[in-house]
Amino acid sequence: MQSTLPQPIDLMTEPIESIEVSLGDRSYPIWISSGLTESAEQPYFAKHFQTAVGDCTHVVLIHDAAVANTIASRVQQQLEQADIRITSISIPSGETSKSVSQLESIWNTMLESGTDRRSVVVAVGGGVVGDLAGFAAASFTRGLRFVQVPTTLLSMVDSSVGGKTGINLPGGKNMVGSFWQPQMVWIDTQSLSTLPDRDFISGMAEVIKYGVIEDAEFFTWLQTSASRMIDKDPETLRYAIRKSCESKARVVAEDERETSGRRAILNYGHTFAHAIEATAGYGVCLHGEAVSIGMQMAAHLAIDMELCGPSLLEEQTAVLSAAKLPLAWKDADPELMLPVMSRDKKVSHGKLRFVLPDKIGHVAMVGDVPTDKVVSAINACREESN
Ligand SMILES: O=C(O)C(=O)C[C@@H](O)[C@H](O)[C@H](O)COP(=O)(O)O
Repeated sequence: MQSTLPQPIDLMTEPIESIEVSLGDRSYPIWISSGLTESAEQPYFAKHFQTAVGDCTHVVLIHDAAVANTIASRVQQQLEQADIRITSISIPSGETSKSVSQLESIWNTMLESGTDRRSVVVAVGGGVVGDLAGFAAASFTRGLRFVQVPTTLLSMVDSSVGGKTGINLPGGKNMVGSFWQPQMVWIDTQSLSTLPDRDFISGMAEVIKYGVIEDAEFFTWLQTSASRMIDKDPETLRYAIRKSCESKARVVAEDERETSGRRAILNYGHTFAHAIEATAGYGVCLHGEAVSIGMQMAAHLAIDMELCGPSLLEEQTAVLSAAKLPLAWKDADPELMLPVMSRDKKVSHGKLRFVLPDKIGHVAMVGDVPTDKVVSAINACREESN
């Protein structure tokens, strides 16, 4: 059945679109393009960069080693042509790079290369590089301007937007960091053509999350379009990226620093997911894979708490499966996960709180969840994988 919902735009007539993240004097644009970073003759990136940051003569270009010879070198070329001096820092791919030692090494390179308060940090890569570089920008000399160039689906639709930056500790994901908004986000969907399938699919979890937490219409569209996304159909991808960024921008604009509780809805599935990632060992289960499993655990918990009926889990399962995401983790162990979950950033007065759905398109923060129900939810998604 074809969806009757808004159709993707025509990429020929609309090569670049923008979405604003409205945060008063910290507002910034998210540019979404397809293939516009390629050309040295038409320096679209450099032009948008200069409009966003104004005067700049030095950039610290922090990039994932995997994109060193592709989009990172195009970005560097365009900035050099604009007479900007570049200090290039390559980061090994993978979650283990979001560490204190990697951050310290970046700080030292910044110091040695004459980075000062007029310098701008440009992050080119996925969520790991964006979070790490963003925190380096937030902390070096107490704050440098910062631009995000996300190259993975997950970073395009989630981590590059909203200003959460930070690193992991062995006992907890994203435990040290700060809110530090970028000056602009530059998305070029062309990077997705070389992204390994596993990483691409991992990003689908955060896309589907928006449908469950606050956009039922988008969820309906995903029910018929998730498989076209997996095939990387360009128009379908652009549409899903735009809808996801609009969702994220909306929520962040309402609650930039997660103080009112509104922003916490973006953490749907993440209390379980972060515990899976930490107990499995960072990088063993990719973030989006853990979010998919965490969303399943959260849906089981919501049913057990009588917040919703089983049909929500069935619908969520169908879309996650169409996106080829994992639904369970064979090593999920409540005994190991619960201590990690007790350090979750949503814990209030020592009590765990969960973001749980009551219907597709709506979630709420729920406290006072009995531990035995949390254990059952974890076990439900372990048993399913046996
Ligand atoms: O931006 C947010 O807010 C989110 O919660 C989005 C999450 O998908 C993202 O993984 C985030 O980095 C998790 O943040 P944390 O505060 O739970 O560490």
